[in-house]
Amino acid sequence: MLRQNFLIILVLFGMVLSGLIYMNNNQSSCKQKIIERVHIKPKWKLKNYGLRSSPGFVYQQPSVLIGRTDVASVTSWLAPIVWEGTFDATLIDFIYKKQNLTIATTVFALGKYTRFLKDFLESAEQHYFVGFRVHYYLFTDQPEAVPEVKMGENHILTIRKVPSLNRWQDISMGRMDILEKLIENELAGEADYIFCLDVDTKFYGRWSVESLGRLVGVIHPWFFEAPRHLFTYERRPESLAYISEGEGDYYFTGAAFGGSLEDVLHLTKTCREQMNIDAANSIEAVWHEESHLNKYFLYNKPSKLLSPEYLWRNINAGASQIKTIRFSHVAKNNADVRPNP
Ligand SMILES: CC(=O)N[C@H]1[C@@H](OP(=O)(O)OP(=O)(O)OC[C@H]2O[C@@H](n3ccc(=O)[nH]c3=O)[C@H](O)[C@@H]2O)O[C@H](CO)[C@H](O)[C@@H]1O
Ligand SMILES: [Mn+2]
Repeated sequence: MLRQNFLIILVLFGMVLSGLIYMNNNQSSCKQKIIERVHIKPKWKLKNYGLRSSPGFVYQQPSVLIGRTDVASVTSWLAPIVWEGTFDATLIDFIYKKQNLTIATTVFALGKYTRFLKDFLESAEQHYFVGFRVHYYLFTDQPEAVPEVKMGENHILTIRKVPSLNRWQDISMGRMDILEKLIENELAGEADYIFCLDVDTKFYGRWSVESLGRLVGVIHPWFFEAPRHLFTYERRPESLAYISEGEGDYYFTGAAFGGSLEDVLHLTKTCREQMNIDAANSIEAVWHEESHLNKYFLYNKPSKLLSPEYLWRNINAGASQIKTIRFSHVAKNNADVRPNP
């Protein structure tokens, strides 16, 4: 009898104990889930350094009253539009120097476009993020044709071989896929921001930390004065790049864009997916990835816009609003350099 009671007590005790252990395990797995959600962020997340200055650092007093009056320097969603005269280079350099940033920069030179590399790289070394860390990723089908260009301090160049393609449109659009993979597989912890630039271009003036932002678009040099219905958006509803006549903010160039790794990853992934769906439906947007980029920027507003100073059409062309040309397309004969019409 006594033994029986003892056994019953023992069994009951065991049940209570295993119940307690179960609850405890369950609680700790709940806790773990919550911790994961809070602390494990995407590995490309932009670090938030704040815009810090220091006591005793002297620069010109910014004005509440004086600024550019001939151009808009802010969008209707309150993103800055960067023009000469809207920032203080001394101050902004000082702020960003503290952040120890790396700017990944991609450029593609396939087929005859390798001829643009010398001017592009040499002029970039004079004007592009001078004094900041830059890592160029150059994609080419002919690594042997890449000219020797002396890199400035903390600027490095990595050359990647990619297969050549028969259509210039495929080369241009294919950049989105390559950029997506580069960011996803290689740039986490390696860079803070990325810019993606056309190679048939040259730098003539400063392009530096004033251009940094979460998501950055450059206003196309041919359309900054045009009403939205004249923008060369894709107008066929069959394409995923379609934008109706009554919509649109600005017309952005496909020749330069950038931002944080996270935002540019999302941009490139979205454009790549949309282009694949278009291709499966046998349609190619009128201005290729530039059309998809414009669609993306319409519904994912850029946090900073660069004026056409950051991609001008031709160094010899002028416009009263353009006080300085920083980066410009070079004249090229498409029939001479492209693999197809
Ligand atoms: C001013 C502007 O907005 N330019 C855009 C425009 O024409 P573009 O005439 O500027 O296009 P493009 O001929 O410069 O091609 C775009 C880029 O693809 C690369 N490439 C192209 C062909 C080739 O054989 N080898 C090669 O490497 C190269 O990096 C070049 O800069 O439309 C293109 C897509 O329709 C892109 O959106 C361009 O950025
Ligand atoms: Mn170009």
